[in-house]
Amino acid sequence: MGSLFNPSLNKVSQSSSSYVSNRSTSSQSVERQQKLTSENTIGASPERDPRSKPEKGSFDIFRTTNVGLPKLNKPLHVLNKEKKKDFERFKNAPEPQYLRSGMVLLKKFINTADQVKVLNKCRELGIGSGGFYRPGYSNGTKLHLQMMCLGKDWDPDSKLYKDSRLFDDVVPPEIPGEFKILVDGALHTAHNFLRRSSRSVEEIPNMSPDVCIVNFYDNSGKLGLHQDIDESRESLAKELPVVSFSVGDSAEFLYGDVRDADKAGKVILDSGDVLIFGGKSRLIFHGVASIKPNTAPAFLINETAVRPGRLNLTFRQV
Ligand SMILES: O=C(O)CCC(=O)C(=O)O
Ligand SMILES: [Fe+2]
Repeated sequence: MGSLFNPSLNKVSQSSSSYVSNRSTSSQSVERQQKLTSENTIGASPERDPRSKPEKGSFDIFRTTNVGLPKLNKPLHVLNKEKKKDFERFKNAPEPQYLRSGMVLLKKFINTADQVKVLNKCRELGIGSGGFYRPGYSNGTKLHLQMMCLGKDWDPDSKLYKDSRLFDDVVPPEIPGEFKILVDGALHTAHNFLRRSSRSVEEIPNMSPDVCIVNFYDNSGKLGLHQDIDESRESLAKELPVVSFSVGDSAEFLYGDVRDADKAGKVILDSGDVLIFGGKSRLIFHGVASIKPNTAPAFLINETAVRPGRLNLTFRQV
């Protein structure tokens, strides 16, 4: 089992990644890919934990005490000024960034009000039945994040999508309609951008999400380089995109053709950003190297009780 950037994992990735760069989209190739990466673990802790089951009790992404909070005793007029600046910042979203074929970053796509809504909704669902838990593997290693699935469950150990969770048989909550509208809008914006820059909209196929994996990283959270490869053969063959929302503290996100952090591209994902990777980038290795403390916009801290850390939602059509 490897921790983030464990060099021993690179050996596995060399074989699978050289395949990635030459991959075709036939079902056979997807099957082979799934075999090649079946040993993947994503950022599991190297320390062994004797429990194979997820930790009990739901996790609240809102703080219950003020411990660890950045100081908020700013005067009201300063808070209002910051809020106004935040709104200005998000009013004129910058031009999307083209990272590579099939991979587009929509900076500041989710406006401030919607970020607050996403946080509140994830908090509500996260403390309920089917909410956040700390996932791990049957050998006892744990991921450095809290996770909740919407639509269907995805289990990192068995790597299977199921209607209910393996460890408690709970059926995950539905994906909220407002989230699906944002995903639609993000794909639409990415397609318009591709068109405007004389590229083919086919670089990013359309999709309608039936699963959303929600991760919450505290300031020491991370996720090792991995591929999202557990979706159906059909979904992978069509190279349907993963659409990823970031809310809260910023993250250092790595991506590339091999599972090697030194060879990976790096991009900062800030609160409100939407990253899309599909088409030729559908099987990229990607992960979260670190979370940058105290980088969440002031309005999130002022308008919600969110803990220090980062919320990430990845939408997929599995
Ligand atoms: O947190 C992120 O930005 C990435 C999450 C991810 O790769 C995943 O959940 O599969
Ligand atoms: Fe992923």
